[in-house]
Amino acid sequence: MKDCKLGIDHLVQTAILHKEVTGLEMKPTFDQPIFERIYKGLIVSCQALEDEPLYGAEVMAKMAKSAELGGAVGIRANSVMDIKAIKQVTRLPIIGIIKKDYDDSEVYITPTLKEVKELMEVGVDFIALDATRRPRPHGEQLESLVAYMKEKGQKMMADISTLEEAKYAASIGVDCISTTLSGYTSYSPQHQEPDFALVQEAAGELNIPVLAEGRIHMPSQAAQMLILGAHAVVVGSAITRPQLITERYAQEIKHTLLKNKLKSQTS
Ligand SMILES: CC(=O)N[C@H](C=O)[C@@H](O)[C@H](O)[C@H](O)COP(=O)(O)O
Repeated sequence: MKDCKLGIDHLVQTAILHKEVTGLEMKPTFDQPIFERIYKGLIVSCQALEDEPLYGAEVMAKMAKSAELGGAVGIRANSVMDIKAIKQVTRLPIIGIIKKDYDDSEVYITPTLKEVKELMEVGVDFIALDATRRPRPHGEQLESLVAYMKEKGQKMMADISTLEEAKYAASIGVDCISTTLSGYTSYSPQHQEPDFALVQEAAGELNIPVLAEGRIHMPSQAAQMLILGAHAVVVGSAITRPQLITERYAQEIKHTLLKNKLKSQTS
C-alpha cells in the first residue's frame, strides 16, 4: 500500500514538475505502466563486484532500501544473489544484469542466453544487456537474445555506447535504451563527463524511452539529463560506491591545494 502511494506521489510530482519545466501538460504516452512508474525519476544502480569492499547481497539490499527511502523510483542490480536480496526489501522496479567475463568477447553485461535465462528465473522488470554490435561470446547474437526475450514477454533495456547502436537496438525491438556504455567502448567518446549529447540526440530521434546512465556524479547533471529528454536517469557510483566518492574528494582536495600553493609561490 505504501509502495503504491509512493508511486502515485511520484507520478503527481513528476507531472507538476514536467509542466513547470516545459510548460506542457504531461501526457502518459507509454502504454506500459512500468514506464510511467519510472518517468523522470532516479534509478539507483546498486552494484559491488567481488573485489569491492561492499561486495555482498546483504549490503546491496541495504543500499537499495536506502535508495528507495531517498526517493529512487527503481534499482539497477547485478547478479542473481543481489537481486534476490533486493527483492526482499523493496518492490521498486528492478533492472537486472549479470556481469560475466568470457574469454572470447569484450561483452560482459548479460552477454549470453545463459545469463538472460538466469535473470528471467529470478524475475526482474527489465533485463539490461550489452547491445553494442561487438561480437558476443560463443558467437551468440544480440538479435536472437532480443527475439527470445520478446517471445517470453520479458522487457529489456539495451545498453549502448553510440547513437548508431541506439538506433539499431530500437530497430530490432528493444523496449528502451540506456547510454550505459558510452565511454566504455573503444570507438565511443572518452569523456570524463556524462554523455549529454548522446542522450539528447537519442531522445530526439527514437520513439522508445532513452535512459541516461554513466558518470552522472552530481544531482544537477541528473536533472539536466531529464531536461534534455531522458525518460529516467540511472546513477550508480556517485551514490553506491564510497571508495570512488572518496577518491573524487581526495583528488579534488590535493589538486586544489597544489594549485593554491603554486599560485601563492608565484605571487
Ligand atoms: C560501464 C559499466 O560497466 N557500467 C555498469 C553497468 O551496469 C555499472 O558499473 C555502472 O555503475 C552503472 O552503469 C552506472 O554508472 P555510474 O556508476 O557511472 O553512475
